[in-house]
Formats: sequence, C-alpha cells, structure tokens
Amino acid sequence: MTSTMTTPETISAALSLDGVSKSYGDNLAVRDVTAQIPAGKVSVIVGPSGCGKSTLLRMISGLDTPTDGGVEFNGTPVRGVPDGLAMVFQDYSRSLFPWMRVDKNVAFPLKHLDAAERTQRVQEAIEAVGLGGKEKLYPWQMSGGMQQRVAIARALARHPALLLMDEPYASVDAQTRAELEDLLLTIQARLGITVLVVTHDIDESVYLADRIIVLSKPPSVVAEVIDVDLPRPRDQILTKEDPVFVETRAHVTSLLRGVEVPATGNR
Ligand SMILES: Nc1ncnc2c1ncn2[C@@H]1O[C@H](COP(=O)(O)OP(=O)(O)OP(=O)(O)O)[C@@H](O)[C@H]1O
Repeated sequence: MTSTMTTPETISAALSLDGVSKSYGDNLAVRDVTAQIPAGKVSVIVGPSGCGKSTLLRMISGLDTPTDGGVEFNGTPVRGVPDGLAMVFQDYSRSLFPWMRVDKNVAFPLKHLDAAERTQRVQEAIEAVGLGGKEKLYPWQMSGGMQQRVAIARALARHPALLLMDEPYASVDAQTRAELEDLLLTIQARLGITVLVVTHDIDESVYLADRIIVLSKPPSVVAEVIDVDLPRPRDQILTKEDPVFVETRAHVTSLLRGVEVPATGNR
C-alpha cells in the first residue's frame, strides 16, 4: 500500500501483517490487512469505530487467530502471546488490581525474576512514568491519569520489545491525555522500543506516529499507510502548528470520511 504523503521507507519490520482477515460467523470484521510496523518506531492504527482495530491488536498479540493471513513478530509467526510483548488497555480500572499497592501492581508480571531484579525494575518503571514516591498508594487513591501511568509502568517493567496500546488515553481528560502522549514519546525515545497504538483520535495519531495505518470503514482494509515526517521531540503546541501536521490531519480525516483528498505535497 502506498502513501500520497510520503513513500514509506524500506524498514526493518518488527511486525508484518500479511493479508490478515478475521470473521466472527458471518461478520467480516477485518478484511485482508497488509502492513509493516517498523522496529523502534511509533506506529498508530487509526480507524472509525467498529472497523476492527481491537480485533487486529488481539491477533497481533496472539490472543486471537486470523481467519486468513498471518502475523509475524521479528520474522516469527505469531502463535500465542509472543515473548517481549506488553499491552496497555483503555480501561485501567479493569487492568489494575485494586487490592494491590502501586509497586505490587507493577511487580505482578515479574514473578519469574529474583527479588533484587524485580525491585529494581519496579522502581525504574515507576520513576519513568513520574510516580516516584507513590509506590504505596492503592489505585483507587489515584486519579485516572495516574492509574494509567501505573498501567504503563507495569508494561515497561517487563522491558518489552513491543508495546501495544489499545485506546490508552480514551478514558482520561484532555490535559492528562496530552501529558501521557508526551510521556509515551519520551520513554519510547529513551528505550527505543517498538510501539503500536490503536486510536480513533486523528490528532493523536498524527502527533504520536512515525507511521499511521489508516483503516477504512468495516469490513476494514488498509485505506493508506502514511509516514509522518514531523521532527522529534514533538511539542503539543509547535508540532500541531506545523503545516505537515495540519496537512496530514486533514488527509487522514478525509480518508476516514471516505472522501479522497490528495495531499498538497509540500514535502
Ligand atoms: N469476540 C467477538 N465476537 C464476535 N464479534 C466480534 C468480537 N470482537 C469483535 N467483534 C466484531 O468485530 C467488529 C470489529 O470490532 P472491534 O472491537 O475490533 O472494532 P474497533 O475498531 O476496535 O471498535 P471501537 O473503535 O468502537 O472500539 C465489530 O463488528 C464487532 O462487533
């Protein structure tokens, strides 16, 4: 699939989706999705409600199997949850254990490590998301944004090679959302992990992404793959004033409306 914004570079793909389809009975949820998710970059899947974004993530994470086609992670077919994968979901209240303090929540997936290493990873991850000093709080003593930071810390503590995020900021207010977007970009730049975010928020997709995969209305196909040529580090004000941001946002919007508006090609 080509882009009218920039031609996607030849990449070392962390994830390859090859003709992935998924049916639930007669309902064709995902139709023939082919895309490459570059290693060490932020990719975003954006698409209208019900187009199969979460279904795609479940297949990528090995929690569900395609009806047709396949997913490869670092060249190996995905069958079951791959090593090195961590996931963050929209609903932090369901992913955190309310009876466990922050440090225990973050430590939960690290049971296989020895105590010293576990403690070190937990502390590093909590610091990375800016929650140093909050280790002994319970989730219900924290704001929604803080709880989502805990969920991100828990994912990071596993030292993932691939971080999948399903609408991670849909349940927080706009200010917190902007802070968490920037937190993700800072951590990704520092650790160089491959990140794949699913969102229906067009601004968020352009702000975060090196690559946007735009899905069509259901049954979804890839409408377009767009490589976003915006400098990093990104800035909530300056980046959003950049003509490339404005143009890309308009283009993604037009794709999601099903109206072809070609890019003006200013890069
Ligand atoms: N486990 C399931 N069993 C049956 N149908 C399903 C299942 N999961 C998803 N679907 C159907 O697949 C389609 C895509 O759903 P999915 O949740 O992946 O879309 P989405 O793009 O993530 O939606 P939203 O943005 O609203 O969260 C929908 O028609 C949904 O009803």
